[in-house]
Amino acid sequence: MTALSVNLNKVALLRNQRDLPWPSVVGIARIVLDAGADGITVHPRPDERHIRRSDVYDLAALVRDEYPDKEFNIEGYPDDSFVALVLENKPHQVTFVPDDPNQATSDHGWDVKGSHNVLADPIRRMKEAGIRVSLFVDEDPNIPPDAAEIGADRIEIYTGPYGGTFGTPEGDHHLQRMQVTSRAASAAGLVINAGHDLTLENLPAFMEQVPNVAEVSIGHGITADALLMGFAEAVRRYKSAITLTDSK
Ligand SMILES: CC(=O)[C@@H](O)[C@H](O)COP(=O)(O)O
Ligand SMILES: NCC(=O)COP(=O)(O)O
Repeated sequence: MTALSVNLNKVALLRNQRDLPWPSVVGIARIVLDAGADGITVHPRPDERHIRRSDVYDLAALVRDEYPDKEFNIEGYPDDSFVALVLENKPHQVTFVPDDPNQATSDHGWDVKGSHNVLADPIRRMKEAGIRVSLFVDEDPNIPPDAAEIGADRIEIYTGPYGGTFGTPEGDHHLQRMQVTSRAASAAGLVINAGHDLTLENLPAFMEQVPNVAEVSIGHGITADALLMGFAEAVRRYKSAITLTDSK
């Protein structure tokens, strides 16, 4: 069964607009986990535009102390500061993303083979700490063998190109590319995650066409829907969309 990890970045983005503690990132985390989300994801960027380092400690404690059956996933670029933050908080999973500090959002995956000097030591340190490692990658079947070779446990397929072209011939092309990438990852012994710009509208076709997806992490789209229906109902709708169309 494909797990749903709710990304809380956009809750933090709204909170940061004023010197006030609401909306509460921990409070929304409780709501989404109580509603059936399998985990939470955060992406603490260096400029703390949304998720702050303090949020990471608060959410790690929440999952550890109150939701031992749920997962915590921290995303980010593996610089020394990020690696230290992750090791201090010991999430279930870390997802390394090749983002430049000034990027507006994540918009590409790793050139794994060309980033060995950046990735190898952080991956080793995560594994020594018992933290599962996922690498954010583009829809390219040539990448998974490199990810397996460098020691990753999982890849996360960057689904942004698909999300932005859903319902068009280009979107169908991206579905086919993600399908072959997923198959290549399974052949390389990797587990497959996916995320970026997934929505209630484009999730069913993705789930039907892309096999063996263990986890989808969703933030922007589910937060937009939550503004209309509330987070609890949004989580139920996304879980239903995942469950009804989980590829066989
Ligand atoms: C890695 C990825 O695709 C997203 O999880 C990322 O967290 C989005 O970052 P923003 O929320 O800053 O756009
Ligand atoms: N890894 C993807 C993620 O956590 C959320 O991406 P998005 O749904 O905010 O685009």
